[in-house]
Amino acid sequence: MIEIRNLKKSFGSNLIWEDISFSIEGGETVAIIGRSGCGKSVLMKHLNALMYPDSGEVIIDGKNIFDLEYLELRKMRQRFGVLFQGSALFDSLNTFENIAFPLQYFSDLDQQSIKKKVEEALKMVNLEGTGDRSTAELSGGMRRRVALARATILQPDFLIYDEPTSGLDPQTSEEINQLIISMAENLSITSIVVTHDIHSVLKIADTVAFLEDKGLCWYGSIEKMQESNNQQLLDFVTASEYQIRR
Ligand SMILES: Nc1ncnc2c1ncn2[C@@H]1O[C@H](COP(=O)(O)OP(=O)(O)OP(=O)(O)O)[C@@H](O)[C@H]1O
Repeated sequence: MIEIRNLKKSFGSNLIWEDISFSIEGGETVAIIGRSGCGKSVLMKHLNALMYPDSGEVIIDGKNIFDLEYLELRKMRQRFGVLFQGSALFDSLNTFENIAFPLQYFSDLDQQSIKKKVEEALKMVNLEGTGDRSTAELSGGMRRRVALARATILQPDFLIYDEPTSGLDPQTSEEINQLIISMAENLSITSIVVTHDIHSVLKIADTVAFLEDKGLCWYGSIEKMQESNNQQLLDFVTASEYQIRR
């Protein structure tokens, strides 16, 4: 479980949010939504202490991560996988090497065990037999799947997705949505998804956190979101070309 308590963040005179509090339960998929510049990516970077707040806490397993010492912090960060926007693959490495990369650096597995794990990961993202392909020649959807295999190879407890469907066609987006759902179910991963894609939110999220007006404007289950009368939430969702079912 991740508890976000009274987070306040500004950059100089630019106040991003005043006071954000909500909890992310173990195994849950939470979508963080809101207009450009509301601080979704900044919030994401607070969850594994890549950024520090002006005040407030992020509690994981009873400890405020902003109080952790270097080694504890390193250990905590290893519990997070991140699917970066645009996949962030190393194009000088092939598909197998990209997925194996975290294992080479952060585990003491022998080469045979690494090979087995990477093959399992490729299977999980429906890319069996593509290990020797150059990532530069893969389609956008395939690159996203390789990135997902790499982000989960160390079996993280938490997986942060930064715009996982951006730039993909609807069918490929749907494949990625299905993979996010199966990752959460099969690997018991707690997922935090930053996205503008309301269709994706409706498919994958258990809970939605909507940032607006320098704070958390609305928070609740996906079912409650579809019945909400919160005008700002309605405006945001409607502008996203989706009419909330009534
Ligand atoms: N390192 C930084 N230094 C100064 N300002 C920053 C820094 N990082 C982010 N900001 C500012 O914080 C605000 C929120 O940025 P953030 O990237 O979190 O928005 P976002 O909601 O993720 O936007 P988008 O949907 O466009 O990706 C912006 O005004 C941005 O300029």
